[in-house]
Amino acid sequence: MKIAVIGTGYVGLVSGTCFAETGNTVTCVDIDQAKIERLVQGEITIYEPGLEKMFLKNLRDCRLKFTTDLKSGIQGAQIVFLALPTPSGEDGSADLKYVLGVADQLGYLLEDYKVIVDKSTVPVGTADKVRAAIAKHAKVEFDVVSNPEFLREGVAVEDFMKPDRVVIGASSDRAKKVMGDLYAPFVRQGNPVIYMDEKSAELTKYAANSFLATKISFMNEIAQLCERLGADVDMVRRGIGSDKRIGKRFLFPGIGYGGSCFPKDVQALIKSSEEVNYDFQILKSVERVNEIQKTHLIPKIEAHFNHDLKGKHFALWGLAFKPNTDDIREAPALYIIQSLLNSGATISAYDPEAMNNVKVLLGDSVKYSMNPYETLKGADALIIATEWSEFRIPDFEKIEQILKNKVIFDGRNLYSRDDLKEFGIEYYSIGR
Ligand SMILES: NC(=O)C1=CN([C@@H]2O[C@H](COP(=O)(O)OP(=O)(O)OC[C@H]3O[C@@H](n4cnc5c(N)ncnc54)[C@H](O)[C@@H]3O)[C@@H](O)[C@H]2O)C=CC1
Ligand SMILES: O=C(O)[C@H]1O[C@H](OP(=O)(O)OP(=O)(O)OC[C@H]2O[C@@H](n3ccc(=O)[nH]c3=O)[C@H](O)[C@@H]2O)[C@H](O)[C@@H](O)[C@@H]1O
Repeated sequence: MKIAVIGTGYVGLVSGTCFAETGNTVTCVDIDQAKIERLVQGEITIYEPGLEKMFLKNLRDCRLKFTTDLKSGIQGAQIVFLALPTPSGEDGSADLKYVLGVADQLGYLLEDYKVIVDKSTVPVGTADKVRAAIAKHAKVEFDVVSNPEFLREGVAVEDFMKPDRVVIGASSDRAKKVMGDLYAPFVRQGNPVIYMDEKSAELTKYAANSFLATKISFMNEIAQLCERLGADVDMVRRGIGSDKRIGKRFLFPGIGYGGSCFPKDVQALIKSSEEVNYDFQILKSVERVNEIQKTHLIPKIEAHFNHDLKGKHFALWGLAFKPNTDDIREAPALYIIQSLLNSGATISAYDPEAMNNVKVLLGDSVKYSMNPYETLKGADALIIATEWSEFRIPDFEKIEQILKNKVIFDGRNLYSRDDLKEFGIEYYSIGR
């Protein structure tokens, strides 16, 4: 099939590459000229395990193309995916200007029947708005489908190639058939393609992200309780996770959920609810709990240093909002950095992939190190904000030798308290 993907960010580039991998010819379109130039030259623009190899192979085989020109990009395509940003607007609702802007242009450009697919996360009713925007100028038939994306950054290729399910919100049989054919290779293991109406598909995406965010905030509150009652959240997590109705996954307490989606999608669903006069109480609490959790390590650090952080120097391991990505959008590490800098402390940070992005954002207000141990020189404490694998079994002797003060504040519960006691390192973690 011939496919166009409009918006070549995390979702657009991963979807485009994976669709090319199954034999389709894909043109990815973006307004960012520099990004498209890099991609045309074979330079990958995001860090995502497994993506570069697949991208280079499909680029070489001419199944994957890139352009900034929307008109030529959609030429001959049967399906046009919209993988455009839907950031939070000023009032927290999803800003549809990118999606509707492109829909408007498509109205002028369509020359033959196409299926236009909302891949972006969009509020209920957006498919109707996209349809109306295109219809204003379109002279040919077209269908609009909602096909939300559930991939996770860091495992995006794996999630896309083997999705737990594919949700297709469509009212036209013609569009359903086209979408079913496209996704057939991705659901060979028997995972379902679930067809539904467009509105249900749109809400499914928000419900999924909001439910997962709720699980995290719930566990973060259990962790708060554990700290006050002397229980161990790791034990409680294992104890409840073995119940199949609860499940083992997504029960890890920490320093709050971050990333480009949970925070904005929780906010957008609260806002959508308000618009239909519904007060989504659980979600409001989920958001409040997360706000507190993002800087949960700070009071522990302050108490340890007698509430005087001025002149203190901290080593920080991990900047990305989670491991295996260079994405720092809403990363808890950024909130920790801001709070420490405000208190007059200084920071040396290390992250395997995300340092360049932080440099662009924060410049020289933080010192960047080439390896984790370099951050420790002269540091009053080590703080861990992201659970990269390489931090899981570090050389504790080396840490103990280099750190000025032998103390670790761990926002991801990576280590055993007993092990650290043996090395003479004081250890603070979450809910233990
Ligand atoms: N990042 C993720 O893991 C996931 C994101 N989503 C949703 O997918 C959507 C896209 O998210 P990301 O890929 O993360 O965003 P992104 O910001 O990484 O990429 C969006 C791209 O669209 C481009 N763009 C903006 N206006 C354009 C226009 N008029 N024409 C062509 N290109 C244009 C931007 O230059 C950028 O490259 C959002 O709605 C998000 O909520 C859904 C599932 C997972
Ligand atoms: O809509 C989206 O963009 C995507 O949002 C999330 O994916 P992602 O943000 O890439 O990452 P997650 O693995 O879900 O982690 C999100 C945040 O929750 C935190 N988290 C996750 C799991 C957990 O047990 N505890 C926890 O604190 C992570 O550290 C991270 O900050 C969803 O998992 C994807 O299904 C969805 O497609």
